[in-house]
Amino acid sequence: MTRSLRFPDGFLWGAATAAYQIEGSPLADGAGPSIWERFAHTPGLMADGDTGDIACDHYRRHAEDVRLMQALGLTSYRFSIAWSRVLPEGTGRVNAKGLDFYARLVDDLLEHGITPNVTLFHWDLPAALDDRGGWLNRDSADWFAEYAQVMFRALDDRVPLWTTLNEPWVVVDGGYLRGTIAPGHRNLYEAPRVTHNLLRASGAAVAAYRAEGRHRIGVVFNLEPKYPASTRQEDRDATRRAHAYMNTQFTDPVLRGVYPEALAALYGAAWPDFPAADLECIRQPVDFVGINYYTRQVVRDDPTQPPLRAAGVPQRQRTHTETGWEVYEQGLIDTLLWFRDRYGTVPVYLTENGAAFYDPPQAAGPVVEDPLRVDYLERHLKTLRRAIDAGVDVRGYYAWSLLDNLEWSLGFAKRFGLYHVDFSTQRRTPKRSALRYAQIIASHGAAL
Ligand SMILES: N#[N+]C[C@@H]1[C@@H](O)[C@H](O)[C@@H](O)[C@@H]2O[C@H]12
Repeated sequence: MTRSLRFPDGFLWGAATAAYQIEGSPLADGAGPSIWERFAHTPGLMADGDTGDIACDHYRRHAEDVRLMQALGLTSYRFSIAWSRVLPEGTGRVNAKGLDFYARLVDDLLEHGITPNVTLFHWDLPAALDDRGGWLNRDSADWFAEYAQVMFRALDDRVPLWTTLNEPWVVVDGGYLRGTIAPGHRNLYEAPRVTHNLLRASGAAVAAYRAEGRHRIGVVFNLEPKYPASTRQEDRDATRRAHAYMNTQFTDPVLRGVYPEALAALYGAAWPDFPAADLECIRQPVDFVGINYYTRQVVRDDPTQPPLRAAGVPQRQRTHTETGWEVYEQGLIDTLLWFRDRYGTVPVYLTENGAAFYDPPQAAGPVVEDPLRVDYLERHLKTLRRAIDAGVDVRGYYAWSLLDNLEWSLGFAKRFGLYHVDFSTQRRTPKRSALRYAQIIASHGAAL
């Protein structure tokens, strides 16, 4: 007898987006610029010269998009607040029209039976704060706590799920080490200081929430399991370094109050000596953790790649996405079981999971066929069910993404959406994966 794949009662079925990737109108109604406004308008940094000036025009089409969510039967929607829409200078003056946009969106979601899951920081730091040092400035923790408190006071009566940061690793690695995303720095000495101030900011926001919040608050990490390419000690050591750099550099301080020992050796002279009191702030207990899972990495030793001295080994025999990621659903349960075994019974939401596949141009019809994304969705949801059966406390799943959108510096060409967006007309068309997800939601998983 095949076991029912029904998910637990109360499990949330969602989709996720981020402000700069979908909203457009980044400077409308008194909003201030973010570092992405600057980065995207710097020639040569964005694929095809794409920017978030229009994106999915969600700032103006949000009511239509909420109806699309309802059409799928979503019970939750994860989105981010554009900090500089609400606080144009990052601190101080509140822009009422910016705050009002998010209040109207939240009210519309609730009217459609969709639970808001709000991310406070999804990479779009106010440019005015970057001018003051950004995440390199220890004051950034206070700036973030001030902004978080503005949002809590405005929306906590209606928002039951808050997260402080989205994927701090990407901000550090992409924004300060490799320069592939805003603010585009390339400085080994900056990276650990940014990690530390991001985590301090998250802790400060959690502490602020404890003073007046009525619901639950967490933080979102991208976790990518690392597997050694061979049993050679060099490859196993490289795998441990890669795991510390991408995963436990963030989860250990928040959930254990310590940085992994491997980081000091990895960063060498660039590793600062952080005050112990900082870790007490960082380790503020969270109510849940969001995990973004996309793929795994097979790792080999590579002395030519400092500071990590590790490199990924392509798994060419398997299906890959348009972003070059291997489809590897086993990595999802491996990650969830590792997380539970290391950190205990912290509730988890799978806050992002999805894939960019080439959706071939099709005659304008009612549905865009995307068989590879349907397969990806089914594989990962079945695996998620296995993790829940194994005792991992997973409370919800958010497909990345509701809409095709601006994939940061990769531009609009990388399409992750359940809905296809024709960016020349803003026409939304459901993909087959959207219809399949709706079936799964309607059966609470049994249709898997
Ligand atoms: N790439 N990719 C897709 C997706 C990105 O669009 C999100 O903004 C991030 O939170 C995370 O990196 C994942």
